[in-house]
Amino acid sequence: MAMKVAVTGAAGQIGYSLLFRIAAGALFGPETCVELRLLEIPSAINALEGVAMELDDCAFPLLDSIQMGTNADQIFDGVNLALLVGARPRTKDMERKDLLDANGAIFTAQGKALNAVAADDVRIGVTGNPANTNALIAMRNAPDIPAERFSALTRLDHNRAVSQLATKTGSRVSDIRKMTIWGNHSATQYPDIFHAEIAGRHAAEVVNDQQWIEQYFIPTVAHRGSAIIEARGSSSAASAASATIDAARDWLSGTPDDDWASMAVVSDGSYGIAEGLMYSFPVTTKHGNWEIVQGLEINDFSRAKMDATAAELVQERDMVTELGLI
Ligand SMILES: NC(=O)C1=CN([C@@H]2O[C@H](COP(=O)(O)OP(=O)(O)OC[C@H]3O[C@@H](n4cnc5c(N)ncnc54)[C@H](O)[C@@H]3O)[C@@H](O)[C@H]2O)C=CC1
Ligand SMILES: O=C([O-])CC(=O)C(=O)O
Repeated sequence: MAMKVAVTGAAGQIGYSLLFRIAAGALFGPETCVELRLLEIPSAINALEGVAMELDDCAFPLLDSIQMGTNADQIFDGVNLALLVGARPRTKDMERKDLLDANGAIFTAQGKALNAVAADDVRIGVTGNPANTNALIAMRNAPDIPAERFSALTRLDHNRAVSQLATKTGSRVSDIRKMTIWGNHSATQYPDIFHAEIAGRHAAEVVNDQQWIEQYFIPTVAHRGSAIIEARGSSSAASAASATIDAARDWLSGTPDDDWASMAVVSDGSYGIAEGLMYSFPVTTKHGNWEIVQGLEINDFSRAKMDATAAELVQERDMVTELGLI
C-alpha cells in the first residue's frame, strides 16, 4: 500500500530538497510507494508545477502520484503523514517571535483541515517556524487527532549539535549517541551533551571543557540558523529538509536500542516542564509512537537552561492564546 504524504510549502526552498528525497524512498525505504500531496498558496502554484515536472522527470520508481493544490481539505484527504513546512521564513533582523502572528492563521486552518480529513493513523511534523508554537496551534485546532501525533522539528538542532561535538572531539558522527535538544527551536534552546556518549564514553568527560560547552558549543548550535542566514542570505534549506526526513523516518520506524532522538512533543510534565507545552525532549520511538526518556539526572546548569527555554515557550503560548489562535 502506498503512503500518502502531504508537504505544505512544497514550492519553497526546503520543499525543493525534501520532495526528491521522499520520492526516492528516504522515508519508508525501497519497498514502499508514496503518493505526494503538495499544498501551496495560489501565487506559488506555477512554481510548484515546475517542481512536479522535475519530479516526473526523475522517473522515481516509488513515486505513485503527485497531487497539487491550494485547498487543504483536498490535499490532506486521507494522508498518513503531513509535513507542515509552508510558512514565512525569517529574514535578516527578524526575530522568530515576529513570525507568530503571520503564521498563526496558517496553522489554525491546517490543524482544522487535518482534523477533518486526515487518515486515522496520521502523524504531523511541523518544520515551519516558529515550529513549536505552530505545532501547538495545529494540535489545539485538531481536537480529534491524539495530541501525541504532533511534533515540531528540533532534529536539525540535534544534528548540528552532533556535528559540532564530532568536530571538537575528532570523532565520527556515527560514534555519537544520546544527544539532547531541550525546549524551543529558537536561540533559547538547550543542546545538552551531559547524557551524550562518544563511542560509549561520556561526552562531557571526553570534552572536559566547560568553557567550550558554554561559550562555543551552545551558542554555535543555538544561533546556527542566524549564521546561515547571514552567510547564505536565506535560511537553511537542504539541512532542514534532511532533518525533516530524519525526524519523520525515525518517528515511524523507531530509534536504535542504544540511542534516542530529539523531538518537540507535547509535555506530560516530565522534567518539570509544564504540561501541554510543545517542548523538545529526548525521546525513543517505536512503530510511530514516542516516549520521553525518563530518569536523566539534571544538573543545576542544565536546569536553568531548560527552564529558560520553557519560559519562552510559555510566552509564545500566552501570545497565541491572546491572539485567539488556541
Ligand atoms: N524547524 C527548523 O529546523 C527549520 C525551519 N525552517 C522554517 O521552514 C519554513 C519554510 O522555509 P523555506 O522553505 O526556506 O521557505 P520558502 O519561503 O522558500 O518556502 C515557503 C513556502 O511556503 C509557502 N506557503 C506559505 N503559506 C502557505 C500556506 N498557507 N499553505 C501552503 N504553503 C504556504 C510559500 O508559498 C512558499 O513556497 C520557514 O518557516 C522556515 O523558517 C527553516 C529551517 C529550519
Ligand atoms: O533560523 C531560521 O529562521 C531557520 C531555522 O529555523 C534554522 O536554520 O534553524
